[in-house]
Amino acid sequence: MSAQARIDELTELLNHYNDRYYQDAVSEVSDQEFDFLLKELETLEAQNPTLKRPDSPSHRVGGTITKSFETVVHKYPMLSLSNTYSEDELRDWDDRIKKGLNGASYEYICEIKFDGISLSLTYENGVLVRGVTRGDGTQGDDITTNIKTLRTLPLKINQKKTNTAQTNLFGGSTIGQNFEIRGEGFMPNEVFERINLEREDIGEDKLANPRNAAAGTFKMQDSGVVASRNLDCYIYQYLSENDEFKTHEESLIALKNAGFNVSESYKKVNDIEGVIAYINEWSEKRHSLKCATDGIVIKINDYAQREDLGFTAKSPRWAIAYKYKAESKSTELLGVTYQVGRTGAITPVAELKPVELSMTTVRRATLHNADEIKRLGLSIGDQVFVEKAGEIIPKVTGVDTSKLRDEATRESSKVCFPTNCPACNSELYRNEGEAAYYCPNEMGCPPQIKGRIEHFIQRKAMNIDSLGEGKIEILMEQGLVSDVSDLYKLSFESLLGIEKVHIDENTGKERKVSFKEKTVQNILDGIENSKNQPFSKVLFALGIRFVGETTAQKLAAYFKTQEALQAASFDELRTVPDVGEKVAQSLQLYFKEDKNLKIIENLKLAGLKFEAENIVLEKESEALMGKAFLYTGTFESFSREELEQKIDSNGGKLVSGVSKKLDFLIVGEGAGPSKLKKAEDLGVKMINEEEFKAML
Ligand SMILES: NC(=O)c1ccc[n+]([C@@H]2O[C@H](COP(=O)([O-])OP(=O)(O)OC[C@H]3O[C@@H](n4cnc5c(N)ncnc54)[C@H](O)[C@@H]3O)[C@@H](O)[C@H]2O)c1
Ligand SMILES: [Zn+2]
Repeated sequence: MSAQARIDELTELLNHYNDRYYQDAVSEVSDQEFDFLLKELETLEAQNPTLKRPDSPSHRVGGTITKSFETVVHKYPMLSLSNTYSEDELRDWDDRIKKGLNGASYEYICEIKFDGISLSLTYENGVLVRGVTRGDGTQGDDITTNIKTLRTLPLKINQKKTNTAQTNLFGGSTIGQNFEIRGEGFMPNEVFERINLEREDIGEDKLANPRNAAAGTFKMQDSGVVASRNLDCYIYQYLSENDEFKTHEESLIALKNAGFNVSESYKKVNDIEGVIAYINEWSEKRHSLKCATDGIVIKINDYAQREDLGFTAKSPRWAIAYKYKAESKSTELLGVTYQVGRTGAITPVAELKPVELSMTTVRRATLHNADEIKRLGLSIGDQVFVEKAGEIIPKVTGVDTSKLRDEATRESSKVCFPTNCPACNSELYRNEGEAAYYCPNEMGCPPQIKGRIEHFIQRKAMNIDSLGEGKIEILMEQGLVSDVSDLYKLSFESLLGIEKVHIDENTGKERKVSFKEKTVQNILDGIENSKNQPFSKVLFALGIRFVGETTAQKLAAYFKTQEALQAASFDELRTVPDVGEKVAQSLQLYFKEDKNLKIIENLKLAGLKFEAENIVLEKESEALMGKAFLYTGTFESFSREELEQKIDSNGGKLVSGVSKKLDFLIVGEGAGPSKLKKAEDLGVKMINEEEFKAML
């Protein structure tokens, strides 16, 4: 291929990956692969400067602005960082620094490179006034309302605290009143995993990694949803007109003292050996951090020296990112299992000989879908490479060809995606434009039925936790339930005395489950109580594809009744906040099916709520954030429900009893003396209705 042809090809390919990455928060290839292709393009362009295209990704900061937010021009451009995966290249960079500084001595600050999206935050008169994305580097999206949901970000500088903390350090150099800071907004791993479980539950594709999830969330229109995702941000840069500091280190300490979330992980070193030691120190340790990381950033500490070194069009010369290669290990493919989800989607899972990867033992890895299995060309018994995508979900990336067995053996144990459901043997089908195969036997396929019932009873839905721990399976085997409405037909007599011995998959240990009187009563109480769940929860519990918890809340608040929702036209559905084409379509499909209507009818007969009461939609404030409340007695201005909603919508949480974990007991008329006594003994703060109102 000619240089021109390859340059064209790479330019177009990389521009495409950039669009997908920055606009849709999707990675079609790994970061490493992207970076290697970009390096190839840069090398070719350097050798053939005349062939470089004006739209080359090599001289622009990747990223765009979107139409859904106001555009803000950055006061100081937001650049990228040059990067390397190799120690040799890092040493070359250090040589260039040495030359650039004419032999003057220098210090580096090493920092963890958190993998999220860069944010620019502007403070005026000590108050946070704007939060903007990097965008194309020159201008970005104003996402201030979403930024304000970050709990670790001071909305206003506490000047008194700042001053006292500062004076003993630098003889008074504190952060100013008007400045800009930069940081990395990220989604904690734990939240990412939770969201993926939720997505899986409602039949959405899983997100590939926390970075993409963070990028998508920071640009959501509904800041209530953003708040529920507990995004966070590490601050790593301070910019102002007043030159408050002479070094980066001073600025980090001052930011920390002023209450900003500066990661403790940074370190000052004197030379490149110190940098390498830092890189080695964190190569494993970084996996224990609460968020995704993809490398180390190395920066010159002294601001005057930074100025001497300057910038290229795309990045500062005084800093570089060292990126860790994704850790990949070879292990044996023991088998492939096929899981049938609640929606009937079939997911292939690789069963692996256990292998240590990024500080965890990996036994299973996702194979995504049939196309992926074909692409990988797997045979049982192969040695395969396993990698952690975005450092969290293990996946099989290929066959280890250095340990290939003979062709005949491989051929005889080739992995073929099944044509029929592994659970009920129905022939599988695939929707146009979707990668997954589905089992069509909704009403008769046991894992689908079980999945739907498990979805129905979960805490966020009907909250029948007395039915957990394998009990659903037993009820299904006994022929007592085949859809969710059967739960409401269960009787004491039908349940009492049922027994089953479970064998734990992992330990092989036996465990006997028996439905004794107390168990049965618990189950029936749980089912009875579930009838009080509001319409929004019932709607979510039905398990309509793509209708998650929040969507269900919005639909319930908008339509008020199931009849109105069912009668709504496609266009009317689309007018509800958050309801897109996909959701609207799915709702219409759901209500077209007689079997679904039959279930709804049965649930109505059982007494479930299909009409909305007062529903709080939006978060009101974060005034009660992180505080645990309990109330006792009655109140003048709130009913119990209203009080609970108030606590919830202002960020507090309601707990079920008086304990040390309780922050406030709200005491009303006719309060229970035992609660008061216990609260007093434990030193729990008690407040009355007025005091509670004042907190809001
Ligand atoms: N997989 C794909 O399809 C695809 C597509 C486009 C880009 N990418 C990836 O994105 C990279 C380009 O993104 P980029 O320009 O944001 O570069 P980058 O993410 O590699 O590095 C720059 C960014 O690092 C972040 N950062 C984190 N911690 C930091 C710290 N302590 N100090 C300073 N900055 C810190 C900042 O947000 C900064 O903007 C590519 O190199 C590639 O790895 C991947
Ligand atoms: Zn099936």
